[in-house]
Amino acid sequence: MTEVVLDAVHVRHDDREVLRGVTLRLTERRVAVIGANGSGKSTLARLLNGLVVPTSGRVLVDGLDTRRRGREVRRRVGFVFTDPDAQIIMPTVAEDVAYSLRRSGLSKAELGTRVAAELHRHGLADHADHPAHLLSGGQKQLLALTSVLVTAPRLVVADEPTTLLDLRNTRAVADRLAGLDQHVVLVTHDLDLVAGYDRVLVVDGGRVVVDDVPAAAVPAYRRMMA
Ligand SMILES: Nc1ncnc2c1ncn2[C@@H]1O[C@H](COP(=O)(O)OP(=O)(O)OP(=O)(O)O)[C@@H](O)[C@H]1O
Repeated sequence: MTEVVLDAVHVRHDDREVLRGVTLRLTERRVAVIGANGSGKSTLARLLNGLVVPTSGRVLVDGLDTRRRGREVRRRVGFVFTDPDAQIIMPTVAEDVAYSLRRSGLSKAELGTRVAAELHRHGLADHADHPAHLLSGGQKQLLALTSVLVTAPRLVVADEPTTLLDLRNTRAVADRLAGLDQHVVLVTHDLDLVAGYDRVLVVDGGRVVVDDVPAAAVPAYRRMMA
């Protein structure tokens, strides 16, 4: 089990308080975060792997404080961004996945085996030597996810990973996330995606205002937005 604790977290950017006192303990395998534009969802997501550190309060991942143990936290928490182009670094698909393992200490042969297995698992084996920039948007997002998963994180945080995708690719990425063994925290505006989740957090004005199962949280959010 992976445990994420947010303890009285405030995040300030310049004079703006973006998160205003968030206290949470997340242990469920599937947690979704929904809320209006600018409510603080991305900031909340970025706290979980130490991309953002609290202005006050603290965030602990399996007891590791993101402020002091950022590197260890990032080894446990993988992050998938909205735009895969921001995440894909290397020229070919296989090289990009291998790049994630550059500090793993694996031999070249072990690395090749691991990359091939991960590409196969995510339906990208036929594209191993293709230029990454020629993939479709959906394939790029699957590649970004693969490059995160190959490092075997315990938790995958995905910040609106389907926003740029068409319906079919949205489904493909959502299904892939749904099928993971890992814990997932998904930030999304697509309310259909959260149906099978264990817990939904609704963020509004920098606070978590609803924390419930989808069947209760989604209607509450719709009423807030009406
Ligand atoms: N690094 C930063 N510097 C200044 N302001 C920031 C920074 N990051 C976020 N903000 C501000 O904090 C607020 C919350 O941003 P955040 O990206 O967390 O919201 P969000 O709920 O993810 O929004 P969206 O649904 O539009 O992606 C916004 O008003 C944003 O402009």
